[in-house]
Amino acid sequence: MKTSIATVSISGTLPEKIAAIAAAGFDGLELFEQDFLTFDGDAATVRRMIADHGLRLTVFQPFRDFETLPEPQRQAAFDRAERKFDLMQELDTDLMLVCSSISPLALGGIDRAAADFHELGERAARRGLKVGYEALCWGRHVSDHRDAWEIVRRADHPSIGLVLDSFHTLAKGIDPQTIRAIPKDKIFIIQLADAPLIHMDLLHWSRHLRNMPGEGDLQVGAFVQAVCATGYDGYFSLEIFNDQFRGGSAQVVAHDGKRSLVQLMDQVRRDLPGVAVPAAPMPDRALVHGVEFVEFAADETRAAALGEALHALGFRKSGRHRSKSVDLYRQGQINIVVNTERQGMAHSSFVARGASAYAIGLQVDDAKATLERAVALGATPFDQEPNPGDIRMPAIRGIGGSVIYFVDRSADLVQLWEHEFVNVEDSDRRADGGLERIDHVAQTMFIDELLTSLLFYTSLFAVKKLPMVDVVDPGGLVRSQVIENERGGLRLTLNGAENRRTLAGHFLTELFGAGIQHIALSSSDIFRTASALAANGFKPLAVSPNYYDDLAARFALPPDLVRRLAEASLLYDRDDSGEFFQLYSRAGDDGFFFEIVERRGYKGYGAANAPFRIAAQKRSLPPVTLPRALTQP
Ligand SMILES: O=C(O)c1ccc(O)c(O)c1
Ligand SMILES: [Mg+2]
Repeated sequence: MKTSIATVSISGTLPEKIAAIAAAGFDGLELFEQDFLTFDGDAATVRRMIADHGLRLTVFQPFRDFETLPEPQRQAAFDRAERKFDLMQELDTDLMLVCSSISPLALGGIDRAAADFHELGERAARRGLKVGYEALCWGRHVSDHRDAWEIVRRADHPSIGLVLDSFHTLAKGIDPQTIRAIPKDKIFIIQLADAPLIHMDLLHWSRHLRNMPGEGDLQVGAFVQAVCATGYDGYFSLEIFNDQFRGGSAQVVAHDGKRSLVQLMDQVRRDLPGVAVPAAPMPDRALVHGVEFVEFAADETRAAALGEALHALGFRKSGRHRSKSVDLYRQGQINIVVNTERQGMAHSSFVARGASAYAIGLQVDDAKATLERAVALGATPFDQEPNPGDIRMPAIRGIGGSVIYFVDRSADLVQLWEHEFVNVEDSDRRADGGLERIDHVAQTMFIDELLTSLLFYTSLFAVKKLPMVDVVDPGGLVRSQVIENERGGLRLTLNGAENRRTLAGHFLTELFGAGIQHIALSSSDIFRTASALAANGFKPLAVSPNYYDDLAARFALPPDLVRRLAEASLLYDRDDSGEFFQLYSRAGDDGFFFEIVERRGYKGYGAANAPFRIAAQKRSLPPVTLPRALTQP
């Protein structure tokens, strides 16, 4: 697959954009004229810069308001085109993108447009150049690729072809299957973009909210399938107008772009057996069966505090690593690892960010294949030299400097715990809490990291994303995005904080960046769990009595149930899928906490309860921390 990306997709100056595009592994770039006009250097310099980075200049764009003008504007448009052809030759690109006119002067008329393009084709051909016509979905007379194709067909000139842009086709609800009727040599370049499904003005939607394929809700896969069915083997070029990306990290956005194309082509290759899709085969998205472990990095003091919290939750310290300062806590099928090593990744993480859940182990069918796919998608492998006799678990770097391990049933991994840990007898005899599994893991990040994380997980794992929801924190909004698989083996909530005054923002400040803010553990009898934990000294999060009054009103619950919920500080939710019960720990001064859930058929995450829980957790934060955290900008 030949990949390209428009400079408009990336933040920074032109040299910064070009460097980021090259570093992410693209083959080419589309130069947005604005990026050239604002650059303090001539065309030869830009040409050299692009070539020095091993890139091709795939497109020069956009050339606007060209077709169906009356005289004298028509002649002026041709003169303008000739000047830009001069520039294209200096820049060393052969393709100009002409987008459909929005000029109030444009007369319209398919044959008039075709005649204009025929003449433009003649002029381009004299210089060995080509012109691609793109229907902007808000174009004045042409806003549908089928009309643009009819104009190109009637222009009947080898130097005149089409530019197809997934956004314009899909945002307008045009069936992408209509592309199959276009001959491949008339498609000069394919532009790809996704977008969230929001009903709004097309131009505004396109210019501000496009995102990488897979990050939005448009059927970009179906669009690419139709393109591939024509036999098209040219560039797939990203053109992403996005306010956040314009202000984001050029490297991250470019890297995400490449990842989105690799993932998209892999998906199309799988969906289209028999059609030549320009993508190298790689292992399929991994189905995660469960979270094998969560590992905390800590020092002795923080490890003792964590041990106390785990004991109160009914965990037992059941193992000690044979050669490392690492403890294993267990309950039901839950493994919590506490790492107090003075070297290695856990220690680096602790020094840089304090105590945190810095690593997670996921159960997959084939750990090596999962690593292989991750690397094909541009993930960074994590390979720390194991101690002699220890297992080398396939792993990658995750979001915010974390580590994700892959565990399968292969011979070397199946005995992970037995092999590396010796059983210990825990002197703390507190009661089991009836906790069974890790229900979900919640990661907190800044809002502009949300799409990157979403793409990271959805490209690597077989998961679906739920609609994004807004969670109201007294200090601001938090955008919450769930990704999960059908069987519940992987459930992640990704929470993007808009500012630092939210509980999520406080966590980000304390941890110096994104990370796991809470872990939800499942019980099949949360009332029993709540009383066992109370006896263990667990301090639940105190919920406002107002909440329980409202609960009684909202769900018409029997008074006795409301009383029991209030006594145990449980939160409750109900929908068509079933009933949900939640019990929260208080947040530590870093903002980390545990959640306990019981699902009675319920499929959601209790989003309706989040504002109550967050308000209560903020009240429970240590008073010294509170004012400082809440006054930070
Ligand atoms: O928003 C625009 O003007 C614009 C310009 C060029 C494109 O290729 C496009 O898709 C949109
Ligand atoms: Mg476009």
